[in-house]
Amino acid sequence: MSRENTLTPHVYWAQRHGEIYLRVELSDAQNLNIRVQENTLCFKGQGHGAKGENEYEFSLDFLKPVKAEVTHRSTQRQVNITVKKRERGWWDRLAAQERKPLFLAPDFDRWLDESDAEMELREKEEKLNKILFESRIPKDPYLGLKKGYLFMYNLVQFLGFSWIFVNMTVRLFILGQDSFYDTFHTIADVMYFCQILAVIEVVNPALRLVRTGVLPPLIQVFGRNFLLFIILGAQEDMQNKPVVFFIFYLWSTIEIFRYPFYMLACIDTEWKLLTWLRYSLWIPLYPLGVIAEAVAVIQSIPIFDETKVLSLPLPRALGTSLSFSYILQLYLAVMFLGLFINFRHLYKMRKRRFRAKKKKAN
Ligand SMILES: CCCCCCCCCCCCC[C@@H](O)CC(=O)SCCNC(=O)CCNC(=O)[C@H](O)C(C)(C)COP(=O)(O)OP(=O)(O)OC[C@H]1O[C@@H](n2cnc3c(N)ncnc32)[C@H](O)[C@@H]1OP(=O)(O)O
Repeated sequence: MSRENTLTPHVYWAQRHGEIYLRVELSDAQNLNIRVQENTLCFKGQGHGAKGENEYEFSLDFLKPVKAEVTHRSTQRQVNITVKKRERGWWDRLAAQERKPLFLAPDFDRWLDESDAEMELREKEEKLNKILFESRIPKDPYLGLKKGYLFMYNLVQFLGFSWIFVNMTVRLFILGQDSFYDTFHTIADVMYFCQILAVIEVVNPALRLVRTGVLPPLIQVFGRNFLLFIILGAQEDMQNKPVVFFIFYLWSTIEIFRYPFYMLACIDTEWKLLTWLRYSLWIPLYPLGVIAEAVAVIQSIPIFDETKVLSLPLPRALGTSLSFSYILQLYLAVMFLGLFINFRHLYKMRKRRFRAKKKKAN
């Protein structure tokens, strides 16, 4: 307790199950002498307190036994003291005497009631367990290499699709509707390059380089490449149709957001707007893309019938050949099945992404 004729600083306190925190209001404290003797904390020190620059002291008999070792840290504004309780538990008050010493007050910055303190303790334990658990999972020695490879792949695709998108947009502004008719001749080489490279997107999940299934990218890559190489590539008459413009424009619109999103993921970075665009733009674009592709397939059916390109030779008894247009009619039905599978997949990915973000925010 404070003795008469000595200056006493203001002292604020709070407790946890295992320790007592004291905050002594003394700035620029020097010559500190802080110890616990016979369950009494004795404090002496010089500094700037309630009565200006002076020597201040106080002593405090604790309600229950504490350990003899005291830790303290002085900052420019105060001295922080931590005393360990001998037995874990919650104290009704700090001082042995029933009447609270005048210089003592609760530290509301650190104050917790018993149940909050238990919650804090549990959270700390959970965090510690998580760190222990994570430290036991062996780190992947090739992680850097994998991320570097994925980053480069996504960068190349981003550059390719950006070129396509910008080129088509500029041509649309300059030539207007005329640009619809020669999209294929100006864009196809780069589109071939990007779509051949996109086969890697089926390989990546198969090698567990990315966290997704093989089927959705397989449907995506097969669907696009079937259209690009067979329906457009094998039939010159299809190449100057305006539908090619819409297909290429829809493909490149999603990709100029999807690949930068992956690039950022490779360097553990996220831009909220980009994430939102990657997981939202497909909602209108995917069905539009499938409709445009279906229009191209339908337009190509009479051309394949007429030119007999890719028709299957049949034994003489069954006729001369089987037109590729039958395969295309079957493919039209499969396309909508593909749309259903990938639409459901993308919906799940969107939900997973935004649910994970909501959890993080809470
Ligand atoms: C067996 C043969 C069947 C043949 C059936 C034929 C049916 C044909 C139907 C064809 C329909 C195609 C229509 C299509 O061409 C139309 C269009 O494209 S229109 C334009 C709009 N399109 C889109 O919006 C689709 C764009 N494409 C995609 O989104 C993907 O290709 C898709 C496979 C559909 C989904 O991607 P994914 O499964 O990978 O989902 P996420 O993006 O959420 O990624 C999951 C996690 O993996 C990480 N990841 C994935 N790829 C990469 C990468 N390259 N680099 C780095 N990381 C990657 C990603 O970050 C996620 O990780 P985390 O969960 O930790 O964040």
